[in-house]
Amino acid sequence: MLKLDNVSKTYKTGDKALHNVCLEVSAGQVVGLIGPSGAGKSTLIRCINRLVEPTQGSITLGSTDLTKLNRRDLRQARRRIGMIFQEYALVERLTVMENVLSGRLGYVPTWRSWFRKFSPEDIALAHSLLDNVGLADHYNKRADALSGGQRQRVGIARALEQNPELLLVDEPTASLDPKTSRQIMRLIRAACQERNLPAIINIHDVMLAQQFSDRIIGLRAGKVVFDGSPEALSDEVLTTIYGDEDWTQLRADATPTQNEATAVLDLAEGV
Ligand SMILES: Nc1ncnc2c1ncn2[C@@H]1O[C@H](COP(=O)(O)OP(=O)(O)OP(=O)(O)O)[C@@H](O)[C@H]1O
Repeated sequence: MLKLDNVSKTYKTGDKALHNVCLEVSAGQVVGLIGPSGAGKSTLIRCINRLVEPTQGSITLGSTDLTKLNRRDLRQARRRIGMIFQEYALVERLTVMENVLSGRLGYVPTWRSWFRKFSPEDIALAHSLLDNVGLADHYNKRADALSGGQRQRVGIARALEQNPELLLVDEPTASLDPKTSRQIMRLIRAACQERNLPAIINIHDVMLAQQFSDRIIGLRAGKVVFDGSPEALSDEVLTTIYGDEDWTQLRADATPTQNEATAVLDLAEGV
């Protein structure tokens, strides 16, 4: 379980990005983190793995208070946290398989990681994860030969190769077309359900968040202003989080017809 207790962050510039955030995420729960630009979503995700240092509060994963760890112990703890990024963060010149195996680097001794020597178990796991994300036949391709959707699938497999206790996902679909976005969200959700893995997904697209999350947390100006089920995300609640918008129209715009979805997919595949 992940627990944030009274977490605040003020940047050196004086920007108060988070104010006394308290929340718990239980095993297997997929949390969609939504809110307007500048609400503090990335800061919250980055405070959890301490890419950003929180100014105040505690963040506990299992029985470990992540905020109290020294550099060496933090490196160990980060193995337990899988990250999936908007821009995939793959090593372009390496193969798909090598990128997935890099998820194990935190586990292998330094000399083995220099020579990229992985155990047969690590390699078997990578093959099975690539199979799960639909890339079994692409394991030997270079990462730079893949489409955006395929890259994100590699990103998911790499995070799962870590065998993490928590997934942190930062705008996983921001660079993808609507149909691929749904496929990626479906994969992340299935991976969490199969492994009873909790996840926090920073996501701009409210409708996608609603469709694929068990729970929604709404941030506004660094404060949690909504924490509830996707079904409870009414127009009133959305207005509290984002301010005034025509939510009925936005929902209609966000649901592409089958033809639109097919056209987008065709475009993406160069048909
Ligand atoms: N490195 C930084 N230094 C100073 N201020 C920062 C830094 N990173 C973020 N901020 C500020 O903290 C606040 C929250 O930013 P954050 O990026 O966490 O929001 P966000 O909800 O992820 O936004 P977006 O959806 O646009 O990515 C903003 O006011 C932002 O300007």
